Amino acid sequence: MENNGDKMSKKPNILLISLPYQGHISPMMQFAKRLTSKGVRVTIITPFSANLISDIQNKSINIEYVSYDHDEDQNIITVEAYMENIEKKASDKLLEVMEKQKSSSGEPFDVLVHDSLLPWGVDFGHQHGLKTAIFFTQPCAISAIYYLVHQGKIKYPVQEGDDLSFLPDQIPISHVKDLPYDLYHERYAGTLDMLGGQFSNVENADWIFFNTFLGLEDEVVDWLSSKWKIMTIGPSVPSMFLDKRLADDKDYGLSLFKPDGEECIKWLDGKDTDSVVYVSFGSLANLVEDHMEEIAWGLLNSKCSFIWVVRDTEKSKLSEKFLEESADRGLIVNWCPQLEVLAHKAVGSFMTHCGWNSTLEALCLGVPMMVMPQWTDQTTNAKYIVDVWQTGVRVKAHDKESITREDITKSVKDVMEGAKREELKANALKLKDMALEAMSEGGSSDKNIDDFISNIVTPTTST
Ligand SMILES: O=c1ccn([C@@H]2O[C@H](COP(=O)(O)OP(=O)(O)O[C@H]3O[C@H](CO)[C@@H](O)[C@H](O)[C@H]3O)[C@@H](O)[C@H]2O)c(=O)[nH]1
Repeated sequence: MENNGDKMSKKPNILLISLPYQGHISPMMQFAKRLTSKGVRVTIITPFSANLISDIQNKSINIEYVSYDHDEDQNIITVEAYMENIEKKASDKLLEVMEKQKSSSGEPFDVLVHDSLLPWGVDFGHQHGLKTAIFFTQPCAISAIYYLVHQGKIKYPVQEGDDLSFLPDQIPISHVKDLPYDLYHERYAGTLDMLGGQFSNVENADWIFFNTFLGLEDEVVDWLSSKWKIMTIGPSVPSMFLDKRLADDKDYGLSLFKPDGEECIKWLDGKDTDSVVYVSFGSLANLVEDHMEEIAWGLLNSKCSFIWVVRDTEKSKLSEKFLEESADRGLIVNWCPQLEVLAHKAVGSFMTHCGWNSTLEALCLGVPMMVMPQWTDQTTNAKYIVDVWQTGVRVKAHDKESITREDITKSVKDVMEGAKREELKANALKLKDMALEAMSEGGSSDKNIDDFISNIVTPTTST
């Protein structure tokens, strides 16, 4: 275990709070593990749901649960009401945890690290005598765009053909469909106040963390750094898939769904190297039946084997005919250990919705992608994957765009065989190296985490 403790007057004590989604809980959990590995005390507040699996509790992180019922959300109509509900639950829990700490005569917390979508965390922390750090779970490019929304520099919805000169030169987007989906799709107007709101108090935060790494989007990192002192601390993925400095760190430690782990790995063990397509659209997306059917037949027609994560609630969208015909070549699972699957030698490519965690995981493991973004940041992440990093091919632009089984089969072929695959794979391996470098000892992200820890409590000079 690394330890910065001897340089300091006391061990820092950090309180973290995440949003109730897998894509937000996972990177923050991983960040918490990095902090404890460097001798910091950590308590993380995270939502509890019936299926939650935890294997971290017995280790060095103290986990406090907020009781959270996703079904309850269904009855909340507006984004504002939804976020108010979360704020109420989260702030009550923060007060309870801080009170418990006080009454047990434990050392008080020094810093509150909170998800960027809980912007009230800055004032809340300061009011209670804590320093504060904002944790962004999406890349800098996305945040730069939402910051412009917050500043009122983007009129939305942006229409096809609109002038995009509001974007700084550092963001290589020239087409509306590559902007975050919420900007050009009216269904999500209103959500933008929430997304822009991430920046409502950013200048008052003591630290600003981004789950990204140097080498990926340096121009935008520089652009944001010219405004605030931001820190890149990613990729926040389990250490065994990256630098291997945290012992046995094979998963994030908190999962809202139970993975069919053994079944997936056993099935993959029986397949040839680079012969399997892994398909997943993350924890939130619901694909329409037509798209499911085209993906299904496109995969089948490609003649490749595949693992497809289809949540139990979505399985009725798959036809009996497809299930019968794919039985010897396809494995349909409710949830899988994604990192283990991506790291398996049999997996040759990843058909993804381009959620930021899935994107980072594929980059860390050097796996070429087929991009099928659905909404929010995914459309812009897809642009970076295909055109900037050139580690993937595009199947379609966003969830409303139609797809055909022929598109799917062609993408699978491009990414699984021939010169295109070689090119994508070589680029993916370069980024894998950069990710490793950032998180290795003395790498850019590792150093930023050390700097954060060293500046929490006033350092004492040891003689
Ligand atoms: O069978 C599965 C499928 C997924 N995962 C994991 O689930 C996470 C999914 O995260 P992500 O890829 O970021 O997708 P979402 O769950 O959709 O995340 C939401 O949050 C992200 C961070 O803000 C955004 O980038 C996304 O657009 C948003 O939909 C990843 O760590 C995966 O490894 C599994 O472990 N098993």
